[in-house]
Amino acid sequence: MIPETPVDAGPLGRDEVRRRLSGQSSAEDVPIAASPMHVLRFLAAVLRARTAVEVGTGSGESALWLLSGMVPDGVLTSIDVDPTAQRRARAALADAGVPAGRTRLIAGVATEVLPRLTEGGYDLVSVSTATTEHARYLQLGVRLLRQGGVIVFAGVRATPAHRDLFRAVEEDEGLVPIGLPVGPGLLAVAKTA
Ligand SMILES: C[S@@+](CC[C@H](N)C(=O)[O-])C[C@H]1O[C@@H](n2cnc3c(N)ncnc32)[C@H](O)[C@@H]1O
Repeated sequence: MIPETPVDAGPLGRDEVRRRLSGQSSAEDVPIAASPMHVLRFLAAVLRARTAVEVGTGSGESALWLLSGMVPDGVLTSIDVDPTAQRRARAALADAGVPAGRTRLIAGVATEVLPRLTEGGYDLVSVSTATTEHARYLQLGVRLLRQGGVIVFAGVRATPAHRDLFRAVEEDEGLVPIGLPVGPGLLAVAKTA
């Protein structure tokens, strides 16, 4: 089972919209607080993502959100070093009704798998592993993006722990970043050149 938020629930999921518009929610005046999952779905949708890469399959929850924003026949490549987690995620995605052909789950270490993927072949890359190698993931992920594609990091804030990542983004004039204060922090970076 995918444990967390169903795609239709939560801030500005379809259920939430229905509740607010029908007056059943008392939270009309509260600013909308999107979750990282909503941001992933939004980015996949706005990019009309046909191909995406995820680092850190985990439970499959973020995979489900990414797939829900991608075009209907879009394919998500999701990498996780833990084959047990991936087996569970595969089952969870099947339970959620995701056709097998929409995911390519690869068990492996991301820094070894990413260089084998097609350069410029992806619309979106999502990194959700707790790592000290964000700057390396930026380099490997940006290589995979088409022009106009986006790489997004979960759990990233402007702290010394992420100094190398922010420096690498700043040094590349072809990248346009935005930090988003959702969940534990997101950094999205567009590849413009
Ligand atoms: C926070 S969880 C991901 C959560 C996931 N996005 C979800 O929605 O459930 C991080 C995942 O990254 C995986 N991971 C950690 N280091 C990795 C690496 N070097 N390469 C690939 N996967 C890695 C872990 O096994 C774990 O499943």
